Amino acid sequence: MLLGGNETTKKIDNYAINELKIPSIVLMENAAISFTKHIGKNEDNFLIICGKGNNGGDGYAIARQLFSKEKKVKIFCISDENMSNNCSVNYEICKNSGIEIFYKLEKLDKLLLECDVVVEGIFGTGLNSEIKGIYKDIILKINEYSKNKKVYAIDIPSGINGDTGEIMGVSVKADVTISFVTYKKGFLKSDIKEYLGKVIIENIGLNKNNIVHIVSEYYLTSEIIKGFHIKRDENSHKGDFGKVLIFAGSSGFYGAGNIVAKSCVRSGAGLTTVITDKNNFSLNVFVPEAMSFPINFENIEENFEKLEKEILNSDVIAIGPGIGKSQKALKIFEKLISIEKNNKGNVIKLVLDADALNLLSENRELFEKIKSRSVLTPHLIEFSRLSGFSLEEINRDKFEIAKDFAQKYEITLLLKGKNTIITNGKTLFVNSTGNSRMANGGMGDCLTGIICSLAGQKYGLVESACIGAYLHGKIADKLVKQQYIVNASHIIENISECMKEIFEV
Ligand SMILES: NC(=O)C1=CN([C@@H]2O[C@H](COP(=O)(O)OP(=O)(O)OC[C@H]3O[C@@H](n4cnc5c(N)ncnc54)[C@H](OP(=O)(O)O)[C@@H]3O)[C@@H](O)[C@H]2O)[C@@H](O)CC1
Ligand SMILES: Nc1ncnc2c1ncn2[C@@H]1O[C@H](COP(=O)(O)OP(=O)(O)O)[C@@H](O)[C@H]1O
Ligand SMILES: [K+]
Repeated sequence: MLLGGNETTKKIDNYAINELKIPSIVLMENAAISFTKHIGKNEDNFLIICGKGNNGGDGYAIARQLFSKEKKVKIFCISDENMSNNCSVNYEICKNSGIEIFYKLEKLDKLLLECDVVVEGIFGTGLNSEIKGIYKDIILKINEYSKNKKVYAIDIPSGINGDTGEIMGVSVKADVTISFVTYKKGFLKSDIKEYLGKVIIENIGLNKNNIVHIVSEYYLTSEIIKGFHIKRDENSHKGDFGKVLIFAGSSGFYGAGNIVAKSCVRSGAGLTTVITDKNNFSLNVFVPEAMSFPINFENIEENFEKLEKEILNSDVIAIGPGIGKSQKALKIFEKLISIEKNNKGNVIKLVLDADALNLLSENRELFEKIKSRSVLTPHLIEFSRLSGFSLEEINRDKFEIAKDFAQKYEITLLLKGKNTIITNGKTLFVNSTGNSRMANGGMGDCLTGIICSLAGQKYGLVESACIGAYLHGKIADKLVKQQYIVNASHIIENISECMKEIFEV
């Protein structure tokens, strides 16, 4: 799903009108037809409330559409002065068609009381300042009377800023928001859910291929994820699904390594090997499918000859969870990223998380070794250390800072949290899945395991990160329907079932 703010909407609009030569009134008609498709068969007795811009124009066009389907329709016209051209055209048609139109604020209470469904087209992407006066009164009345009615918002609930999600003084509380072309950036704001209701994104007659060059940001949906799927060849063998080498876990944190390994195995990697202390036997118990590469931490260099062979034999190396920031951990990290290609001549992909990111922040010369082949998966604090921006700065301008960082260091960045971001510096995806019930230790390790597994199965870095984040959150979203808290172990046990659902159902 395309993601865009008000500016993007304007660009798409202009492109459709000026380059594709679609008259704007046709776009409005298409929007109205698409919108009306979502009106329930049994819904009748509508009050359409219209402003004077194109959002109001949509309202009048929707009123006509519903009227043509023999629905009972009344219109409340907020102002018939200074209407936009297309608004005026549709207003005139409504008038000429004999749809009842009301103008006086005193009438609004009765109209709201008597209708069953409200469709509001007061402001959309053109809202440009705090709402006051009569507009505020009308919106408050809609919210007051609509408790037992269904409220549809056209494009954006009137009062929500499409760019930021900010409430501009007051806003309609919709049950359903039917928005056009793009999922509005403002909808990502977590505390406006009760204003948006259910969000549906509709087409206005534009083929996606015609407009993708205008948009480089996407809201991750199951369709996008399905589009990334690589079918498993029936004649394939385990060597085809990636040799993944994992450096995770250390004394006191072996669980981290075990979680990464188990997630990796469950997500379908061909062969999984974990570099771990020679005295750690928990891996074999927790993940019998995984192999271990025992390391003598007392004398790091002693292991390097063998380790080099293991690196050359790998397709993907995941580094970080639970390794600590010791000199020994740094030495192994440096060794693991020192070889760029494996003995098949393929670039070895890297997935860097947790302490690998902290080590990277403190040893910035290592960025050179990881470029063009890495996914970095920081949470906000780790990203703050990596990028040098404060949390406030990142939160203020997350998309741009994330894109710039990915571009500068030539890496794929997955910035974790509510609405996880994935970007390679050019394209940016915002994850649509996940919830606060998964905010507990080990969750990120599990994500690392899924991503390195997918990278081993020949998915690109961006695709691995997108599928990983979506799948990880999707499992948690399903589980919270029946349980209160979701831990990494719960996710792990549901990976395979959810992969089937996403890819094959
Ligand atoms: N994208 C597409 O491809 C398509 C988009 N379409 C539709 O167009 C919509 C955008 O239309 P739009 O640009 O005309 O703006 P809109 O939201 O109607 O508001 C502008 C009006 O509100 C007024 N106004 C603003 N703030 C105010 C305030 N605080 N308090 C009071 N007044 C305020 C402003 O007045 P002004 O400031 O200019 O005096 C102006 O009159 C979009 O959301 C979608 O529904 C479809 O037709 C299909 C194709
Ligand atoms: N409120 C939330 N909404 C969506 N996802 C969340 C939320 N809180 C945490 N997560 C997800 O849980 C994971 C936590 O990762 P991380 O902070 O690295 O945990 P840990 O280091 O303990 O394993 C991330 O994938 C993050 O996106
Ligand atoms: K609206």
